[in-house]
Amino acid sequence: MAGSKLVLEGRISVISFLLGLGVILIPLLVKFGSHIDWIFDYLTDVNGKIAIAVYISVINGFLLLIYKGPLYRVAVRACFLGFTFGCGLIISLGETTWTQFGWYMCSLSFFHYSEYLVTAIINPRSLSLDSFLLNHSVEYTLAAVSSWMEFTVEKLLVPELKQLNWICFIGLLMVLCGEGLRKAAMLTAGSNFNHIVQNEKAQTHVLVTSGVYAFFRHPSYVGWFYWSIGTQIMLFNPLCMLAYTLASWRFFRERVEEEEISLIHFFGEDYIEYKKKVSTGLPFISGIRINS
Ligand SMILES: C[S@@+](CC[C@H](N)C(=O)[O-])C[C@H]1O[C@@H](n2cnc3c(N)ncnc32)[C@H](O)[C@@H]1O
Repeated sequence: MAGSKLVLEGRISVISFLLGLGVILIPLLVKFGSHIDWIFDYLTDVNGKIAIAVYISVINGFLLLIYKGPLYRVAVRACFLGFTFGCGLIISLGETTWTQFGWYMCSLSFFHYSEYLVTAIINPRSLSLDSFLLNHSVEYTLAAVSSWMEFTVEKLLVPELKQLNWICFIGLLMVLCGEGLRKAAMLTAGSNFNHIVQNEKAQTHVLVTSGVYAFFRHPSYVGWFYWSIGTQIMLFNPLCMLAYTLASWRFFRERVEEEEISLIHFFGEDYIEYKKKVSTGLPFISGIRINS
């Protein structure tokens, strides 16, 4: 828990994430000639691409040398997420029409990396490769790929639709607030938070009703819900905005009901009282019905 030392896997993930993120130093350190005016050109220029490929190969070789087996699997994932975050930053800061895609890369990679890191801090016993949530579900992967495809196709066919405007900034704000709320929920719930909904009560499991849990019964789901829709508003993907809203709403409605059956079983009257006072926080989702 908070205050104790970060477990080995957590420390390795931090180092590896930072090594991946180190890609942002290359455009600053290497001079390719005067025709490179903007950082973004660095990614499109052949020399820039070669430098990035060499950098990531060297880092990966280094990780392979020092970490073996399960530790390497943690390191390579964290490094890949740091690298994606770095490339996202390079694109965001460059003079390009792909700015919001750079923001998106940063948002997605930060979300997945911080899920792992925060789990390592609050509940190291539940920590595994799944804590990155990279293989959440087939539907989740399909949703991500669909959003990349929609963005690219619309950018090629109707580029004016993808111009940076105030709507993209609203998306960015939703992503930042959603991410903040989710991580605040994880840190508040501590070891009571688990990516896998628990059906058996652990001896140490206590009901959390303070902090962000005093405002919403399911703050981490509220954060994730708005974060996911925010990513699509940021990309100005009209089809995915709608699809993400419907799909996440259905997912969380089922998840909340499933979770509340266990929570009532674990905490009985205490949870029922809490449920009366605090709403789920998710629009039009009231949770499990109790016949009294
Ligand atoms: C992925 S976490 C989600 C927690 C919560 N639904 C949220 O959105 O912040 C799922 C785990 O949290 C536990 N949990 C949910 N609400 C809780 C609460 N108020 N106090 C303690 N544990 C809770 C559940 O038992 C489940 O194992």
